[in-house]
Amino acid sequence: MSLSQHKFQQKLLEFIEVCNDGYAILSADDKMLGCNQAFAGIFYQDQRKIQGLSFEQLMRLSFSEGKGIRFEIETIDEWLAQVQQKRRQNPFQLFEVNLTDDRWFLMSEQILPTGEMLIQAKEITKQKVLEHQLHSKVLTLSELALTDELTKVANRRCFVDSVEAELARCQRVDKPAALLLLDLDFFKSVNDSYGHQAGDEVLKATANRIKKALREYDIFGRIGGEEFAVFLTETDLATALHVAERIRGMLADFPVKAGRVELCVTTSIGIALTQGESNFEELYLQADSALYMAKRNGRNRAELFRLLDE
Ligand SMILES: Nc1nc2c(ncn2[C@@H]2O[C@H](COP(=O)(O)OP(=O)(O)OP(=O)(O)O)[C@@H](O)[C@H]2O)c(=O)[nH]1
Repeated sequence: MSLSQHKFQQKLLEFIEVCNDGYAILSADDKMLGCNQAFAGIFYQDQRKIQGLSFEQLMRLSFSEGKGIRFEIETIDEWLAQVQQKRRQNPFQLFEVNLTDDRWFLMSEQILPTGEMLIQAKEITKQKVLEHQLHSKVLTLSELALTDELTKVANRRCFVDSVEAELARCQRVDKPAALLLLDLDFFKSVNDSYGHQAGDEVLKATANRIKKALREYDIFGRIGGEEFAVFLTETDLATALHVAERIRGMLADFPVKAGRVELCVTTSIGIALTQGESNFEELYLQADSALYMAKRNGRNRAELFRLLDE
């Protein structure tokens, strides 16, 4: 059995009156001609109370009572000025609205050639919550991809990417910078004597200590098992030597706690200073060769890479 067109329209109205989606019709001069209770419910109002209100009056009511749209702006005049610029620009518009009670609605505005507007509002709170959870998961994953799991400082990849960008900037503004490679001394014996877990504690404590010795804008990371690296941005030779000595002294002079034992773990440091257009790979090789010298010359010391003719 099919319905006559008239009956169908009547049924449609019955459904609209009881459904969860909000419907409203505005006149060409933006006055509320009518709406269902679901639409009025967005503003915590009775549908009869908002009948005849203009769009602007409804928004002012919502703002003053703090019910309905989450405006996130100081004054309603400011909000209305922004919105009126965009309203009625296209025969069809779709946008998302966040409410003060944390619900989300997907709203559509359909304008007839007569200027009358049908607003349809569909609740999408569940989808928005899922979207938010997904977004946080993506953020956590990208953080995990950039952070060393044990020490929570930048991992090698993150360190190298950050340094490459900062090195290019230092070169653009013609400022020197220094790369420090740090390798803990005889770390194998820590693991062998006290266990891998104690070794892990030493690595964590060491990372914390080095971080505290640096400026906020220096770049620090764990680039290997017991190897750390520091990029001192806009730093000259004297400062680089001073910072390296400070880190070395801090580690050598103060034992770190590893479970129930306190261990004094020293570090050897290789330093390379940027020269002209040196790229990261060159800088790294130079710091690495200085580190090799520091190990060879007795450990617990910092060595500066120097070209043979220097
Ligand atoms: N506990 C722990 N140990 C690590 C980790 N990564 C690397 N190591 C250990 O670090 C030690 C490095 O040893 P070596 O490369 O021989 O160097 P070293 O004993 O520090 O000696 P030098 O560098 O020559 O002073 C090895 O025993 C690795 O197992 C880690 O994440 N945790």
